[in-house]
Amino acid sequence: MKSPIPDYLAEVLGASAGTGEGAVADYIPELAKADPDRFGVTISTIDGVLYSAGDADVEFSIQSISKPFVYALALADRGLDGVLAKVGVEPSGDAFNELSLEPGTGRPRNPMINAGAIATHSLAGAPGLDAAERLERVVAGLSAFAGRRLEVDEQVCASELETAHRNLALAHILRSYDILEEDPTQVVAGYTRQCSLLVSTRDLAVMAATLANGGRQPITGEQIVPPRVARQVLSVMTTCGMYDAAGDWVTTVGIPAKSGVAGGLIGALPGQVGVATFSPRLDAHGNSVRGVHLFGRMSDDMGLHLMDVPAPSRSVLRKVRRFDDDGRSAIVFQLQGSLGFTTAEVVLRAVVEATPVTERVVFDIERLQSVDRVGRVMLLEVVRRLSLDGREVLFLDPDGVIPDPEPGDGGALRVVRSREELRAQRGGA
Ligand SMILES: NC(=O)CC[C@H](N)C(=O)O
Repeated sequence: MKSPIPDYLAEVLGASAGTGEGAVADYIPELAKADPDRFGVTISTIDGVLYSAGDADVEFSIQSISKPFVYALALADRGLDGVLAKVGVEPSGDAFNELSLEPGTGRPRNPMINAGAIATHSLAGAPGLDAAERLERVVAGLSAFAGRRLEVDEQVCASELETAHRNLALAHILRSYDILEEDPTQVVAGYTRQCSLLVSTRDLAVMAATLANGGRQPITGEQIVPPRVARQVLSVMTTCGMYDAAGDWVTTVGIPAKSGVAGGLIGALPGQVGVATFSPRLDAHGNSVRGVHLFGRMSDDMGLHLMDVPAPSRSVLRKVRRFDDDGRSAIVFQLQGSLGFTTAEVVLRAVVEATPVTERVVFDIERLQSVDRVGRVMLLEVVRRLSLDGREVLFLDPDGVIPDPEPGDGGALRVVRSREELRAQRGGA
């Protein structure tokens, strides 16, 4: 059977294609030559399966979509505080090429606007690199996100550099505040090459999926940046990725995103997918008109809005079973899915309601797929309190989903690895 997803993508592409509004960017002369009718889309799952339609393989310059990825590299190389000292995280509400500095410190408001991205470029790699080494860190880093070596479009790069008066002005002001500590001309040259890297929607979808996947590249399996960095980048994309249209975007589409003036647009939905579209005609904010339209449609159809979260808690308790174990009352809580704060709270509540009368409490955690830090702490605290109340507590945990369970002061827990062992325990008790 052929997957219906590409057919769906082809259909939504067709439905958004009619939007002939907007204009190709021309402040970079070379971009004005782009074919305005190109239109493509790719979705990448976080396990690296790609679905595409239209001009998904056509290459174009990455432009501002490079910003979140270089921000990720800077965070990985200099640490959160090192980057925050130079670039803020507040939406500016201004256009991408505005100065938008914090009064007093001269810190650019965020890394998604040009001023912030120019400063961020200078923070990639170790301190003290020369311009060429820094650029190599950026190109190699972005290539690692894409899973292939990316090349610069020399014509786009030269064309932008010839007319980069505004970015040069921004860089000189940043230098005057010591936000930039290097030669502003060289930093703008490096930033412009970064923006001129050629990508397709396939590259961008995988790059976005890497962010959505906690920094791990879905196809190569390489951990490109730590999960905490990916979280930081997605957060800033959510509030600042669409410039002065960020509020409109987050309320209607609700996917952390970033646009570029060559017509690319990415969305990265944490834990779910990376999406990329390409269509060069832009709206007044510099965002792709058909891309924005297509993302709106996909978000609605596929329920991708960040705030549309199904309650995870409902299904955590698969079964609660009481039985009489040779005159001793017992209860089994069979858990499934993932254990985090909200799901552990459901378990905790059920235990509080159910256990006062039972002598033995079994947590069958065989079907738990993941347990985060707080889920573990909460479940082990339940164990501790139950044992302090005189209950005998057991985990049925064949696969060790909770490694080294230690219920803490006064708690006692027995872990069994199979149902047979559990039955034997019952018989022997
Ligand atoms: N919004 C964008 O894509 C802008 C990137 C472009 N290279 C610039 O600095 O003007």
